[in-house]
Amino acid sequence: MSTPILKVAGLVAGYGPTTVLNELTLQVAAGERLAMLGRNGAGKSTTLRALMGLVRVRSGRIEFEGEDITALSPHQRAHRGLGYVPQTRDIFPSLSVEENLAAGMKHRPRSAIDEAYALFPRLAERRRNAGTQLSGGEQQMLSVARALLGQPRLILLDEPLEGLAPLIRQELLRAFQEMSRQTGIAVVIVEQQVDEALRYAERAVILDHGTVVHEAAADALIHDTEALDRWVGIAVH
Ligand SMILES: Nc1ncnc2c1ncn2[C@@H]1O[C@H](COP(=O)(O)OP(=O)(O)OP(=O)(O)O)[C@@H](O)[C@H]1O
Repeated sequence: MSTPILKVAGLVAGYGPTTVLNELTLQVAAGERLAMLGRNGAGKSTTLRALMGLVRVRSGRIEFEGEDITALSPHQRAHRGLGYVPQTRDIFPSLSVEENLAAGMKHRPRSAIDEAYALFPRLAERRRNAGTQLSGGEQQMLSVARALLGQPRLILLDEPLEGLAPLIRQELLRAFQEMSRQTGIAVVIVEQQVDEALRYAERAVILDHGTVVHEAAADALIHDTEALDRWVGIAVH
């Protein structure tokens, strides 16, 4: 692997007395697209939350661009260049698309919003619509576009395709591909849509009981029905 942007070693984390992540170890290379797969409850969302500092880490170490960030706050991690789009879609429902984007701008020039519109043309068409008036797919686009305005070098996407119709999923994936091409940003994508995630990603890790149990190139895993059956419980077609 080329230089890792993220190095996670022996991460143990959970909620109250429950341990969810069990010595989780993984690395993400700069600019890499990594799919994170696994059954319901395997610990995928908890991993992303722990990386963002939203779940307390009991032991282990998270290194981002060579710096130990294990003890940093979510805000400090975002400032260092970690972006996160939670499953809940992180937008202000009462604000318009454009106001939502402006709120994610920090000190970026106005042209940054136009870059977001270039990536997601549908958002440009909806720029005056309130968050509540957007479809699920449009809300997801807005959520990702907002996170990108912070200029992260690694973005964590938690089930971005969840609940979306196939055509909208394709549109979103095309935008993600364009995002990867234009920005060279590293991406960790957690998905139940295994087939689509593996077509987008270069490499995949499979989690089970809060630890990485399998790792493979995405184009090899997509044909490895035995591993997918065993660890994810879904056969892709
Ligand atoms: N806030 C919470 N408090 C207590 N337990 C939680 C909390 N969030 C998740 N868990 C538990 O942690 C375990 C891992 O959940 P997590 O959401 O990380 O799994 P996942 O792999 O993302 O699954 P899914 O695909 O269903 O989202 C599950 O047993 C879940 O019930």
